[in-house]
Amino acid sequence: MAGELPVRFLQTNGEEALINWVHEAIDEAAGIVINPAGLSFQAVSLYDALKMFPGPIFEVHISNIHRREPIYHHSLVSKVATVVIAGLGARGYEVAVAEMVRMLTDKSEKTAK
Ligand SMILES: O=C1C[C@@](O)(C(=O)O)C[C@@H](O)[C@@H]1O
Repeated sequence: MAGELPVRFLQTNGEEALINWVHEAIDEAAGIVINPAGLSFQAVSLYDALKMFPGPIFEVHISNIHRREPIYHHSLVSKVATVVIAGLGARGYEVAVAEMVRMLTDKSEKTAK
């Protein structure tokens, strides 16, 4: 639980499993917090699945991907993400979940999405 909101968690290295999870989220979830790791940069199928999600998407990277080699600079997921957090270490997940709860429960909040 995050405050009053239930949280579902998935750790997978599989693109297919991740895409199925996003499709489930389209029907069942209000928001997505995702670290797409290496799939950020080349997985068009993940990008397409996330595009269909109507709620806020928070993309989290433990490292600051923009300080790394150029192949890590262009995340497809960032093009559909509402919020991008990079370089906060594991604390990025805490910040993302707390802010997602605030965004979903604050009635006056208007997301950019
Ligand atoms: O697997 C990962 C981890 C990562 O998403 C991060 O959390 O910093 C950054 C990606 O570039 C990399 O492929």
